[in-house]
Amino acid sequence: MTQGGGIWPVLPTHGPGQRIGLLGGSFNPPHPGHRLISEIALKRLRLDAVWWLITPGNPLKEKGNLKPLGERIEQARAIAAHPRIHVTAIEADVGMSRTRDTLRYLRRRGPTLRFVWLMGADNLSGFHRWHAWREIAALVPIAVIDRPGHTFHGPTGAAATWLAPYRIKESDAPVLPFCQPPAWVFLHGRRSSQSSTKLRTLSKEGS
Ligand SMILES: Nc1ncnc2c1ncn2[C@@H]1O[C@H](COP(=O)(O)OP(=O)(O)OP(=O)(O)O)[C@@H](O)[C@H]1O
Ligand SMILES: O=C(O)c1ccc[n+]([C@@H]2O[C@H](COP(=O)([O-])O)[C@@H](O)[C@H]2O)c1
Repeated sequence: MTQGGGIWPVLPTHGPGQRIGLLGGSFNPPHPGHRLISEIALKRLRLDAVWWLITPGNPLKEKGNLKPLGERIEQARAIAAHPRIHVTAIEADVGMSRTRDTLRYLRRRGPTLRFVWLMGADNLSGFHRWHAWREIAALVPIAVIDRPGHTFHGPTGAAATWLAPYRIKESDAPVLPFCQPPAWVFLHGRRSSQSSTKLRTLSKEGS
């Protein structure tokens, strides 16, 4: 991908056709669960890289307890510590926080790249509240990664019900980046019970 200058943020550089997982999140704070699901996605979807998109603020979350972006980026770099995980502030750089807008932007900036949206299973049940979620599902394939308490036992919620016909078999996960969206997969595997909420609670108790 050509690198931007001026008002265009510099994106990680990748050759044409490379498969990129996008893990958007608050990372408030980041933790090994983020790294684990990124490693699962890298391996099972045969990705070339995963970009962590550290959000300037989840449009659906109140920002009262959100740590400054710079702090979250720095912590995320320390936790990721992986040659194929790139920590980015692309959304803040371009002034976007809605995933639909970010995806439209990245598709324009990297028209040859094969993006896959990554999310933990907890996000699937609330996906229908995201702005233009059907368009998101039509823009890129989606991989949903198992999380304790959120294992997929059939569609619950408006989005999962709508998405049901587009689910591919887990054994076909390596072809997901090449699938015409809507297309999604649920990935089972090693799970992590880590969460930012838990870490915030612990740090409050410790102070
Ligand atoms: N332990 C985990 N297992 C699976 N997915 C996870 C895990 N932790 C985070 N994720 C996923 O990573 C993405 C970013 O998550 P986020 O930064 O909000 O962390 P979180 O631990 O879910 O935070 P919080 O507890 O504040 O909601 C989301 O798609 C979320 O579902
Ligand atoms: O676009 C939306 O409306 C939207 C609503 C809720 C969450 N998201 C995105 O979902 C990702 C996960 O958010 P979070 O806070 O659960 O880590 C992050 O990239 C958010 O910007 C996006």
